[in-house]
This record gives sequence, structure tokens and C-alpha cells, in this order.
Amino acid sequence: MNDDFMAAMVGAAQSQDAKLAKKGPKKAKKSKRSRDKAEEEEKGGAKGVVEGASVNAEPKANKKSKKCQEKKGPNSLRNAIKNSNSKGETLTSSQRKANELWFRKANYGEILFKAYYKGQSDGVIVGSRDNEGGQGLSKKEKKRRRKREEVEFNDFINCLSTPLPITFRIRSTLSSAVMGSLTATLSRSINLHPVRYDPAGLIFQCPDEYNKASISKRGDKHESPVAAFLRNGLGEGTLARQEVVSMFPVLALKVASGDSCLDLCASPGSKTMQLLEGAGEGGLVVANDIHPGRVSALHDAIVGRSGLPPTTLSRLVIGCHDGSKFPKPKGGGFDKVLTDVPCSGDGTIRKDGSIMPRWNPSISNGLHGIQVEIAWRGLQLLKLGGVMAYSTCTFNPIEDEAVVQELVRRGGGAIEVIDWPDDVLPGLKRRKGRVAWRVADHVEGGEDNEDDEVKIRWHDGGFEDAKRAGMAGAVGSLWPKANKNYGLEKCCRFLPQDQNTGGFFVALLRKNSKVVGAGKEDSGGREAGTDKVEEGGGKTFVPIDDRSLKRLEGIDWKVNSDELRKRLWVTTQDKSSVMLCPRRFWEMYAGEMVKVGELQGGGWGGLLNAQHAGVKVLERKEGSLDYEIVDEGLCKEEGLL
Ligand SMILES: C[S@@+](CC[C@H](N)C(=O)[O-])C[C@H]1O[C@@H](n2cnc3c(N)ncnc32)[C@H](O)[C@@H]1O
Repeated sequence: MNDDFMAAMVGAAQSQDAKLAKKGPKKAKKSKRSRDKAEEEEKGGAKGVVEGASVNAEPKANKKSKKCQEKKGPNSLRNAIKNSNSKGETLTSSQRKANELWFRKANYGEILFKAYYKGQSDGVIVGSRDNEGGQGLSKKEKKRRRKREEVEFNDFINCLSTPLPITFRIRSTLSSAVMGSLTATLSRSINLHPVRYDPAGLIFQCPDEYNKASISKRGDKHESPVAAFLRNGLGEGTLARQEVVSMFPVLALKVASGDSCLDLCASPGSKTMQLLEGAGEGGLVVANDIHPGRVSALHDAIVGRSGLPPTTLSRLVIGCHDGSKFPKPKGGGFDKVLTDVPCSGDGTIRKDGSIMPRWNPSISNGLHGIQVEIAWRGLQLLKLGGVMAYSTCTFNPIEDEAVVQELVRRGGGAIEVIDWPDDVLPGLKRRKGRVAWRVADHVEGGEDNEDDEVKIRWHDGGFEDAKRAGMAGAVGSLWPKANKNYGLEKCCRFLPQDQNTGGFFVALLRKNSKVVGAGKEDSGGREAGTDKVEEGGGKTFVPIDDRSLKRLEGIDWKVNSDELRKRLWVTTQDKSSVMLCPRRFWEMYAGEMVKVGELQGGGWGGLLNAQHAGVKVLERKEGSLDYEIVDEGLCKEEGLL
């Protein structure tokens, strides 16, 4: 632990003590309990200082790969947390740590979470399922309804504090004989039956007594029969461990044999595996993630441990790009796209204890913009008539319906939210997407907040009002557009108490015609203008042209320009970098670039077992037209230096 951090902790504890002294004794007592808990965690060195949520938590990787991730992979969630104080100030690392520690110790995450979701519009968590908002009810009916909602809200909160059941699925690629024998073993020897809403009989949810701890006791004589069954099945590749709600988006996509699929935010890869199973041997799955370390973990999970046969694996291409700028492959778009975007992850509270303590609404507000951009790119990369699933594991409408609303709005008629297919998991309890929700941030004391308490600040007056009130990161697309019909009720919300699952959100979007950009006034969070890119415009890998080659003139390449032209494929990722796609493909493996294939023939994806679609090797120096090499080792390997 370094001195800075120690100082930050001491400072945080002192400021917290001062705050506790200011509050009444009751509040102080409550906060003391959570402070003790936080201190225990701190001593254990566990998740002491807030890191990314489970969805974004870095996989275990060696030190080198971690360093590499920090250098190369921006983490949207971590960034959102960093900037999540209501004033939008950029904090130093020790200020941030102190802030987080104080926040966690005082239990503010839970307080804000409850206040936010309790105060949300009808149906976001509790209440009407029909988007009617309870108009026209008598006083008595309203009172009864409020009581019912109170009970419902308590059910929701109570459910969040219970552990998530272990779930798994039988792989859909197995022969019916193997499937039959597995289901027979499960029902006869273990008395475990498929979930009632899966007529295919492939999804299983273990009873509560089989928790994570009991399942992880492996191989000893106390190993439970389910644990042994799982261990064998996972090893042989007949089973896949996956949270049940996480299976929904790919099932709803109804991937058919021969489909080309893009998984834009793929790591750790559980949904990529479902896509691969569905697309079969005639299909193609491109799995992408922005983090080299997470791409590596995805590779290990799928290529190393999934047990999927080589014929299936050869249909997989792994990429490592910012999904919002993913290059368009030559020869048209994908049949199916999945954008399982980075999110605040509060739907995973049952399995990730680190989420609630640092929860605040500004995290979601901060992620909305990148979620829109990734999903918008997904829509651009979709074939006409193709379907994209947009999914998150959060209850927050800011990351759910508000994103879908912005995509449909941008599409200007080209994009349509479609219904969940009737024949997929019939009987599954789904709640309708919301057409109304409330926008909030949180205030941490000071001028805007006389009580000096951290609390939710609602912005019901809309975007302009919120901007005037100093809401950090306010963009128009956070608010519902009450006067327009965007088909949001067709989105699906999954709440934990309904089926003993995690929380989840799925929207299916069909592309009916080409999408060409959007009006500036309501951009989803990035600078206006970035959404003006036409489909695939400037983002296709092409062999390097003379003009681009000229821009790279300062570099002392060891091969002549004809050879360079053959080897280098280029796409402009942003104004300051050039993504080169050598004719050889590379992947990130435990922090090292490893060559995995060579391009044959003319087109991108010509070799399907290529594991990487390109890599940024040149970056423009700030304020100059010169490029500098990002990865010298790679250029040397390629014979370019
Ligand atoms: C919810 S997780 C995906 C889970 C995965 N689909 C699965 O089911 O196993 C979100 C992922 O998005 C990645 N990510 C974050 N920002 C991204 C971006 N701009 N482009 C692509 N991936 C991104 C994170 O690294 C993280 O692995």
C-alpha cells in the first residue's frame, strides 16, 4: 500500500468521522456498522478500492498483460466511475480513492440505489406492467396500489440479497442421443429438471443448496453429485456454465445455421459460444472486445476450454477494437449482431457484492453515450433485414430504454424494435419495456445540498433544466420522448424476483433500410457529428493506398513500398491513429502478440481461423502529422522495421 493511498484513507476516515459527528446519533450508528464492514474488507485487501463491476472486471492475467490492458484498453465503466461525482470534476487518484472509501463506508451506494429505484417511474421496478402509469384510479385504488408496490419493492430488494442459483445449459450442438442421456442422468440421479419455460429441455437451474461454494468443492469425497456432473460436463464440452438471463439475447436472436454473426462486446465469451453453436459449421462468428487482456481470456475460454470441436472453432474470428468503431468487413454486413454492452451491472448484485456499495446513478448516465455508440455501430454493420440484440445486465432505463430510444430515433424509420419471438422460451416471464422513466444524478453536499448528505437529485424538468442545474454529462437522449412512439414497450425487462435470476434487459432491433446518420441535436453523448458516419464509411480494411502510404513516409520501413502495399491494410480509426491490418493476423495472448494466421486471397476474413482482425501499430503524435510506432515488436515481426 503506498503512502498516497494511506494518506487518502486516513483523510477519508477523518472526513467521514467529521460527517458522522455532524449527523444525528441514529445515522452515525448505521454508518458505523457499514464502516466496520468496509474496514474488514480493506484489511482483507479484497475489493477494497472500487474497481470495475463484474461485467468489466479484468480477468486474471499476468502482470505484463495487466500493464498492457491499462496502457491499451480504456475501460468505459471504470471511466464512468472515475468521473461519477456529481460535479463532473476530474479527480486525482488519491482524491478518488478517498472519495470512494468514504462513499462505501457510509453505505451511500445502497441508500442511493433504493431511493433511485423506488422513485423511478411506474413499472421500472414495480407497478403497472402496461405503461399506463395508474391514471384514472380512485383514491382508494391508488392507496391499495401503493401498498402493493411497497410489497413488490421489498420483494425485489430481498431477492437481491439472496445468492444466485447455479445455472448451466446442455450444448445445443450435441446429438439428440447424447442430450437424451445427459437429461436422463440429471433427472434420475440428481433429480434436476430443465427450467419450465425451456421446451427444448436444455437449461437447468440448481436448487438453492447448491451454491457457489458447494459447487466449487471439486474432486474431493464431499463433492456434490451436481458438482461432479458439472465438472465432467464442462471438461468434456457437453455443458456450458452460464447465468440463465445471460442466455436470453442469443436465444431471442434465433441464430440459424450458416448465419454470419458479430459479437461486439464479447468477453468472457459465454454468448459467443452460444452464437457459435447456433451458426454451425457454415456460419461465421466475429467476437470482439476492446480489452486485449479480456480478448485473451475469451480466447482461453473458447478455444482452450469450451470443448467445441475444431470445425466449429475454425468459424471464429477474434478482434480487439473499440466496438463503436469496429471496421466493416468487405462484402456486406452480418445477419445477426449482439451488442451486450458494458453497463453498470446492478442486475448482477446477487453474485457481485462490489456493485451495491459504490452504486450511484451518475455511473449509468456516464455509460449511456458509449452504449449508444457501440449499438449504433452494430446497426451499421447489420445486413438489411438483419436483427441486432441490445442487452445489458442493469435495471436502469438510462442504459436500457433510453439507449434503444436513441437508436430508433437516429435510424429515422430504418430501425424498428421487434417483439420477442413467441416460440422462444414460451412461459418466460418478461416485463414490458418502459416508455417513461426519470433522470437523476446524485449530489454530494455543498452548495446544491444543504443537508450535506449524499442524495438523489431528480431532473424531471428535462435536459435544459438539468444542464442549468449543473448535471454532469447531461445529454438530451437520457430523457424519454413522451410524444413519440419508438416501440419501447417491445423491449424485455427481466427482474430477479420473477424467476429467481439476475436482472437483465433485451431489445431486438431489426434493420429495415440503410442507416445513414442522425441529427445532431440529440446525440447520445459523444461530440455531435460522430454519429454522422455513413454505414461503414472510412472503416473498412483496405490495402493501403498511395496517399496513406505517403503519410507514413517518415518511417524507415525495411521493405519496399510494393511489399508494404501488399502487407499493410489500413483503416482510419480516429483522427490520431492508423489501424494497420498486416496480412498476417495477430492475437493478444497473455500480454504478448502472437501470430495466428495469414490472410489468403483478397478479402478480410479470407482465413476463418485468423484470430485477429487488425491492430493499431501507428499513432499520430499530438499536434503533428508524424506517426509514431505503437508496437515496435509487432512491426519488427512483420518485417516492417
Ligand atoms: C457485459 S460484458 C460482455 C459479456 C459477454 N458478452 C458475455 O456474455 O460473456 C461487456 C464487455 O464489453 C467490453 N467493452 C467495454 N467497452 C467496449 C468497447 N468500446 N468496445 C468493445 N467492447 C467493449 C468490456 O471489456 C466487457 O468485456
